Amino acid sequence: MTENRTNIVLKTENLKIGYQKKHLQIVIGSHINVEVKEGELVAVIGINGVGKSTFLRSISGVQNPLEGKIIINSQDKESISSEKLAELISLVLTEQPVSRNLGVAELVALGRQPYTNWIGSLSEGDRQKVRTALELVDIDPLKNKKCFELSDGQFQKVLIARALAQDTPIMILDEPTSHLDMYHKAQVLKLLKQLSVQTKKAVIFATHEINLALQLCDKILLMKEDGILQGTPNELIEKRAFESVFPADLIIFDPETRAFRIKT
Ligand SMILES: Nc1ncnc2c1ncn2[C@@H]1O[C@H](COP(=O)(O)OP(=O)(O)OP(=O)(O)O)[C@@H](O)[C@H]1O
Repeated sequence: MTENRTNIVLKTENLKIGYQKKHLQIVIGSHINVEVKEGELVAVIGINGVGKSTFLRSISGVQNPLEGKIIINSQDKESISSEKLAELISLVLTEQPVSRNLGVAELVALGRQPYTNWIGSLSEGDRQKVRTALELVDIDPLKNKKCFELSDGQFQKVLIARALAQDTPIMILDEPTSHLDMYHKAQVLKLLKQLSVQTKKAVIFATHEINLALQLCDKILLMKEDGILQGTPNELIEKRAFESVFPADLIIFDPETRAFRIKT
């Protein structure tokens, strides 16, 4: 029991997320109570516009929640400085403007920013973390290329390596496989699985690849308009949680194959 409690790295308590427009609150989700443990690979899934990015931005500190608490490593996020937060959570946003003129190793080294001195010079320890990140993601041969020379799949791996170089117990990624073909989607998600196992980091990512997420993830956070369901893929399948994700006229969930398919 104690063991279970101590390895919870992220927890939300009655979290309400959304947007504050002057006096108007636009609530995207409320009463969100989720837990993520170290080494867990967690997919956040749900239809377009349900609030996956809003949720990830809220737990990573990019935007403030409307109400409730976020507990990171047993500490209320409110009491964690932004410098310290950068040592706890790394974030990969696919649509983030990143200069593609940077070299691969240079971009990955930016992950060390929270730890470097004010002129940003890297210590031997920092350089080692960068080398390890390049190796873990298997992009060492690309390290001397410019980012504009890379394919989307390769660039996605560079962004993941940058987050790994940041060396945080929690990694958050928003749609890390968008724009990738089926093979490279599977490759990136398998990489995330491998990283969560090897590095014991909690890896939380939003995705539309539900079939792949069901095969690989330890936990699924299924966002629906009336709340978030969480559980292992098996638990959610048993609860028939996936059967109402999409309107049933076109796509149905087949519990036998544990996958969605087009209704014929
Ligand atoms: N800055 C904003 N101000 C007000 N509403 C916003 C803002 N950004 C997003 N929204 C709204 O919040 C809702 C959730 O958006 P969000 O991007 O979190 O959904 P999502 O599940 O990530 O969608 P998708 O799968 O399409 O990426 C949407 O209705 C969106 O229009």
